[in-house]
Amino acid sequence: MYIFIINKRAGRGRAADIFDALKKHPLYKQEKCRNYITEYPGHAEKLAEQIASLYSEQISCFIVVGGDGTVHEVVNGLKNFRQIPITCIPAGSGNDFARGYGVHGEPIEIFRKVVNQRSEKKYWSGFYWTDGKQERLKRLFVNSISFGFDAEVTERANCSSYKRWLNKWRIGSLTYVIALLQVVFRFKPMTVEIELDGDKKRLENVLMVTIMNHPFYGGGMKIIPGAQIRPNLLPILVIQDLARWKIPLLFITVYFGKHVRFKEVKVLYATSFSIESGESMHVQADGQTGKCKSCRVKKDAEARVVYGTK
Ligand SMILES: Nc1ncnc2c1ncn2[C@@H]1O[C@H](COP(=O)(O)OP(=O)(O)OP(=O)(O)O)[C@@H](O)[C@H]1O
Repeated sequence: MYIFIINKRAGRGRAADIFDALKKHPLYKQEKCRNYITEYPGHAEKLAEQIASLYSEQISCFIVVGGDGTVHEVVNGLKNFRQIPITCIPAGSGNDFARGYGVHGEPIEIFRKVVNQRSEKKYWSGFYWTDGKQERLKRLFVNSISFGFDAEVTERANCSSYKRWLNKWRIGSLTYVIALLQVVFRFKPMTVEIELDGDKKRLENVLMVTIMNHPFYGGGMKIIPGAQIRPNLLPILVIQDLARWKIPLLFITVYFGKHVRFKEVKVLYATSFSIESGESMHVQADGQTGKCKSCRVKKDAEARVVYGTK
């Protein structure tokens, strides 16, 4: 049985159009499919957990029709059901999950690949838990988690009115660029203490700290070009002591993966990571934003599976 989770709001209605076309296709009618439409933020997570609890043995794949936010919710709903594969028919504004794990093509082609089980890829989620919460309350991220400037930019982009218009014109990736220009002059650099595999460092004048499961971020920027889909190891990007006027310049080079040549940019690797600050930090995980004063991050050692990859 194939479970479709559809966020009709994703991509300013693009997900709804995609699903309406898909469900009329003979392949959809021929296979055993059930579809669930999300009704509010957080609903996809509850749906995924409830459906998996009831039918785990019968489910061949969860298929998200939406963007990265909906994928994030579904994967968290499936936290205790790692054996159930997922995929995404990209219909959001950023779609970094699909880009990062190689899910490409027309919606029906993706579904056909899933049904024929022609291609699959292993992936290893990151785990995070904030502000001293117990580890059992950890959450998963599939793309990235970050602290500071880019999390604030993501929050600004998510709340913006221009996001829907840019999505409508199919240039949703520009949302992040505009939000960046809005945040650049008012951002306050952070002082943080980070710990990598037990090694503590105090860092001042930090712009951002970003951890990736694959290279893609913010609608296709290669923020850690060398980030590989693999277990145990977290690639961590730290930007420190960067003059404000250099920020837009650095972000232009991110599209080509050349920002890592800036002396203010460092890429570190660890199996476990924590960050703490005296002040509240902006945080984003797969585009879902919030604030925290501390956070612990680990990489899963056991694989999950994405279907429909190239
Ligand atoms: N019915 C709904 N009404 C309002 N918000 C919803 C609804 N269903 C889901 N959401 C929320 O919409 C948010 C955005 O969804 P999603 O990320 O899938 O699309 P997007 O923002 O267009 O794409 P991207 O994340 O790729 O930019 C999610 O955080 C989700 O919680």
